[in-house]
Amino acid sequence: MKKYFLKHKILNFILIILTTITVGAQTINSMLLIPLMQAMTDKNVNQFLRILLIFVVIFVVLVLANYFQTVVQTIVTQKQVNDIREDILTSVSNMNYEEFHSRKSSDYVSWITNDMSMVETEGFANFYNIITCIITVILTALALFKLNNTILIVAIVLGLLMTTAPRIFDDEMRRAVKNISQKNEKFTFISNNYLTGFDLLFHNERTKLLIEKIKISFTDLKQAKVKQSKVQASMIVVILLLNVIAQCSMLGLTGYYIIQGKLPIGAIMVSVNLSGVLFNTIQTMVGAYSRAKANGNILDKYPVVERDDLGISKDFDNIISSKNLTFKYNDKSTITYPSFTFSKGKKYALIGSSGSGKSTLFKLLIGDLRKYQGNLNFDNDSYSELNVSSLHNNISIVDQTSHIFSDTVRNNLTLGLEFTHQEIKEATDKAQITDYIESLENGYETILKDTSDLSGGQAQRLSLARALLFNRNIFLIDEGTSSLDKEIARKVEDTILKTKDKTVIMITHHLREESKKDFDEIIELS
Ligand SMILES: Nc1ncnc2c1ncn2[C@@H]1O[C@H](COP(=O)(O)OP(=O)(O)OP(=O)(O)O)[C@@H](O)[C@H]1O
Repeated sequence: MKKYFLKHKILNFILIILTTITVGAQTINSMLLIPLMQAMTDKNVNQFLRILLIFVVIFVVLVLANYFQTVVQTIVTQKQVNDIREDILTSVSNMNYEEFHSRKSSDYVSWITNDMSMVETEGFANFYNIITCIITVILTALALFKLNNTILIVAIVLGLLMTTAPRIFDDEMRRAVKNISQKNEKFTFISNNYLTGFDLLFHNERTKLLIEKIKISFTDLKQAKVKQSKVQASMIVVILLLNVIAQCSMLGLTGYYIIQGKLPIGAIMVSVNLSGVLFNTIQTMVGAYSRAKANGNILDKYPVVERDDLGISKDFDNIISSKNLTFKYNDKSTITYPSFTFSKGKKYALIGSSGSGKSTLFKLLIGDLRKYQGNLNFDNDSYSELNVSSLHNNISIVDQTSHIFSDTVRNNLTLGLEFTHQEIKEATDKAQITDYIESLENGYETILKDTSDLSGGQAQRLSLARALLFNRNIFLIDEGTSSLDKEIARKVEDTILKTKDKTVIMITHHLREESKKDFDEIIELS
């Protein structure tokens, strides 16, 4: 958290100044009670009105400072929370395929939503609460010092006792907060998983499963929150007890000095007021410190991932080849591949029964899976030594999942890169999707919601158009035309297979008899 606080040091400094003005105004008004009471005792109306006027002016300052303090605190908190979100997303965007998929994607959603609202309401809010408390304690202590030295010393001792005793709950609090974060992740995952399967449940008359499954995870979340609240409540009981003891001691001590004639009668009001403020503030501060600390630790769980630019970066010149290539998913049996060679500019069909390892080979070729055995070479370099970005820059892929972003058709095609309209249209022409796009209300600028806005075949043609637009040396296509009708599939495949200088590797279940002649080689996996 310190890093984010320092990044916005000017705004934070302004916030501290505004907090000091607010707290200072409150303390001065408390101190004004002594001359105010004295003026009343002396029946000095002019003096009374003068002090009352000062009281009102300071009160106006307090209200204004308080207003700006609230606004600045919101601005700086939002900036800091967004910085944390950006850092998390930077790490996520730097992850490789295996690292990203080692967690559920809903975990990432939970990090930047649930966790950030905890960091905002518990972490930063408590942190600023502590700053306000520290300023209050310092100014109140100064005021008490003005009243009487001994009273100040007693107040310091009691204050220290109040701040140290509740530390015994620190570890338990940290565990409770971590537990809430984990339960939040699980809740988001289960909700997402079952809600996205609504259609399946609906058509099987099983939508009740939504409640049954999701309820378990929000019941778990409730229990985690109750647990945290119990730890917090125990801590508050201890602090409250010490607070009562401290305020009674101050009352007794001030009363003793007044009886002794060492303090004026008005001092009792000031002492009660200031020690109330002091010890209540310490009570708030200790609770806030414990919660801020526990929430600050949430930040430790996010991995810091730097961009991996290691490995050889190159352009595809000649061949991809394999020898004795095998791959094993954790506890599954080993997938064994025949030796193969994909030469530049040639066209290959990869066929094989279900489960024979076609999609796994697709992931090996694009560099998603790195832990293979045997040889897999990109020209003369081993795949394991290659930089993944350079593979991405050489291979255009179309896989079985045609993800659609909630964005315009154009941005779904370009993924934010610059292409001329001519280039985009040529790609959509080749993928046989231009007519459909132009029939939409805003053509290429039409905003698609998600995959449900398109038919399976349309989504697939959009993916094909993107691959054609990106126009890399190799086309790697996994069942890329399976959702298209025969006529369109034939046209799209023809276009791809006729691109002379491109290497095409097409994984398919549906190799049509008449297409076989268009491939240089058909490789069968078993
Ligand atoms: N992520 C994974 N974790 C564990 N095992 C996996 C994973 N993905 C695939 N497998 C297993 O690896 C084997 C090959 O799967 P793969 O998806 O590569 O086959 P495929 O030939 O593409 O199948 P299909 O034609 O049905 O799509 C299968 O036994 C499958 O169960």
